[in-house]
Amino acid sequence: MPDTTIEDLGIRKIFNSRGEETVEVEVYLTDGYGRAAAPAGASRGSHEVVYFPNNDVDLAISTFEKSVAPDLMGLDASIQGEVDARLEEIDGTENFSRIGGAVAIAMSMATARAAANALEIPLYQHLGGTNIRDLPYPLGNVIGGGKHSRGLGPDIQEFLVLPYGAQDIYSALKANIEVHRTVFRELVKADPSFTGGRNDEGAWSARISTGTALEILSKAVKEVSSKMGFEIGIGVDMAASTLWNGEKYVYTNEGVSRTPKEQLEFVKGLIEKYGLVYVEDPFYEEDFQSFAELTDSVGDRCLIVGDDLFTTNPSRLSRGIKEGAANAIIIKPDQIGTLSRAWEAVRLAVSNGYIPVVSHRSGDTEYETLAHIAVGFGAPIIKSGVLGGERMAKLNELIRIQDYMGKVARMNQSLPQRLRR
Ligand SMILES: O=C(O)[C@@H](CO)OP(=O)(O)O
Ligand SMILES: [Mg+2]
Repeated sequence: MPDTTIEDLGIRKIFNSRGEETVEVEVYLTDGYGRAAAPAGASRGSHEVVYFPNNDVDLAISTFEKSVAPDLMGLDASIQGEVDARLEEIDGTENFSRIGGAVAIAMSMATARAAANALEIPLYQHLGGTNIRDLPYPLGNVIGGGKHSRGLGPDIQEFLVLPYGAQDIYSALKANIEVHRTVFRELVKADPSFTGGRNDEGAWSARISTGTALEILSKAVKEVSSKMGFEIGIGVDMAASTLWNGEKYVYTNEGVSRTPKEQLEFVKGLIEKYGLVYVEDPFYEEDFQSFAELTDSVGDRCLIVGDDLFTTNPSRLSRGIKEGAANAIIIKPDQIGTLSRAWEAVRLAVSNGYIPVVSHRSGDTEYETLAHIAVGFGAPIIKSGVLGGERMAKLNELIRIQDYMGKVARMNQSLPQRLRR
């Protein structure tokens, strides 16, 4: 057996896909090595862990070198829970505000990577076991708006595609890319000033309304779906905390404001009119009540997904489950700081019939780690864009994982089962 004792640790400052500073951690084992880096969000939930103490990357790095790393030496990297628990202990706060959540998640992921390398198994297998054979459906951002487009595009942050009828990962990815391409052709017609610009996540950035975005996306999906021969659904991430002003949801582009009641009717109307199968954060991050009302009325035909609402936090998810607030949860390991906590959220979600959606951040890294996390955690959906180097790193890794699995590989059937009901 290889020796997976942590012998040495390193940390450095690198840049994420948005050009922001982030941290990369290196883990040296007696018989192995692993490395990982932390992504960052633009529309962050207020219950996420603190990225860097005092917002200071350099302070996070010196804290790691002085008071985190020495305490981790000698631990066994193959026992993920122990390393993660030690990180929490060293930090001593609820939200990693002392050592920084970005450092914690980079350390946590690098540990898993190092152990998998030492054991000579793929990371997804180290995380999920040898019986893993299900691949997640890729959920991709096609048209961007909201905070991701400086408020100049549609008010809704993301218009998404989900090819839930695909039989293999390659066709699923191909479908998303075809939809992205088809939408480009339509945007050129709809917005004469459209330059072909894309936002941080590779989604098209055009000055169009929410209605136009949904019309264009629906049309493109219909076309690609009949060409590819399987079902493709559409959805949105409303990131409604960014629309909420304390009283109403403000749609700047549309020039209207909506009360929570009006917001509920508006979202229901969109689900009805466009047959949306996925709606993320339709209300601001404290409004469990409206989430519950929406889930109650359309949860049988649409995934109602909490991102800022839950922030991958098991105790916020527990509350959501009690109140019937959603039927799916975004899992962003960086929101909660360790793989163990993210895994706890996944288990809680699955045992209560919630679909876990493993997700990237708008400022991501060139690492492919997220693909292994999604597969290892058995998530039916991975949200990682459609195009862009840092997105492709994860999506292409799914193709490799499918190849590695060989004949037993299959798409996670719990998703189409749920959506075809
Ligand atoms: O809101 C979201 O779901 C994400 C990713 O798409 O955006 P950000 O990383 O900016 O929080
Ligand atoms: Mg979101």
